[in-house]
Amino acid sequence: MKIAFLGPHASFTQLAAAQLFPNEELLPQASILDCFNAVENGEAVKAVVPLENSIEGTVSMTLDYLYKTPSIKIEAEAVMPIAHHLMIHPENAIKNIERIYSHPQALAQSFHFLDTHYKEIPKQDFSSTAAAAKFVSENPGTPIAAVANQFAANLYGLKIINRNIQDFEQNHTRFIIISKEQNTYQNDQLETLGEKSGMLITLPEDHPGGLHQVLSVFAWRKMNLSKIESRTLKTGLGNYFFFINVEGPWKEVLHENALKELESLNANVDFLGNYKEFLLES
Ligand SMILES: O=C(O)C(=O)C[C@]1(C(=O)O)C=C[C@@H](O)C=C1
Repeated sequence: MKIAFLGPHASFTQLAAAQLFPNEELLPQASILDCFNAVENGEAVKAVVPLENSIEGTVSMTLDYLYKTPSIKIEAEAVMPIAHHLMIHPENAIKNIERIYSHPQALAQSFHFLDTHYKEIPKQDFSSTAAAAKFVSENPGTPIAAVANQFAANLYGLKIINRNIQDFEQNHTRFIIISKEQNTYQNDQLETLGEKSGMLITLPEDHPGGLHQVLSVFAWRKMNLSKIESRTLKTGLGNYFFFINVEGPWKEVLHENALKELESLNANVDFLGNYKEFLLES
């Protein structure tokens, strides 16, 4: 089975995908959009993409493509500890770094460190931390650095000059397995953190109490929400869709009635699945 992931090799997403699918063929992709496309056009059966980080928040591209591609559902979530290191080509001097490359999430998670120690040095977004590390390794004569993980330093032969530069000790990223199937991913080898349902909700029209009405569907049934995120619909300022997680295992009558009530409120619901959350190693 082919599993797409945000590459190249040694990205954080690959570290997650390798633990979730140790015996499957992993297909590196250049972007999160390419991961969704690979699943959509059948090139891969599933993909692993980042959804949310505990320091920097939601990976908005993932939310946007979940919304734009209703055929794609969530099969599982996996949480992985994240440690960032600053690395250079071993032939280069530490002193004269002229540019620092990384994924925008990694640069944001290390913002205060980089701002304190490398304030004047321009930071530049790259498609992933591993792509930035690979670029540094391919340009030995250029005074550049990358923020990436230990595996990227090893794989691309880079020298770590600052370790654990993330701004908060607790740094975790939540990844999701996406697919067009509604199979729920199972893995007895990994620790299970819990179970949840995920859905994307668009309110019928902008009216007072619209969101309150939607949330009351869950509230009076005592269904606990573990995440609610609003994201622009891109149809004009003030228009949003909501990503909602309901905590706990699927309970047929409770969940189905809640979904029916949402429908009767004319809310548009794209049910993403009922799935487990696993814990991964860094
Ligand atoms: O750039 C990578 O290595 C990724 O896998 C992406 C990503 C993300 O988008 O959040 C994954 C984990 C870290 O939070 C930083 C970057």
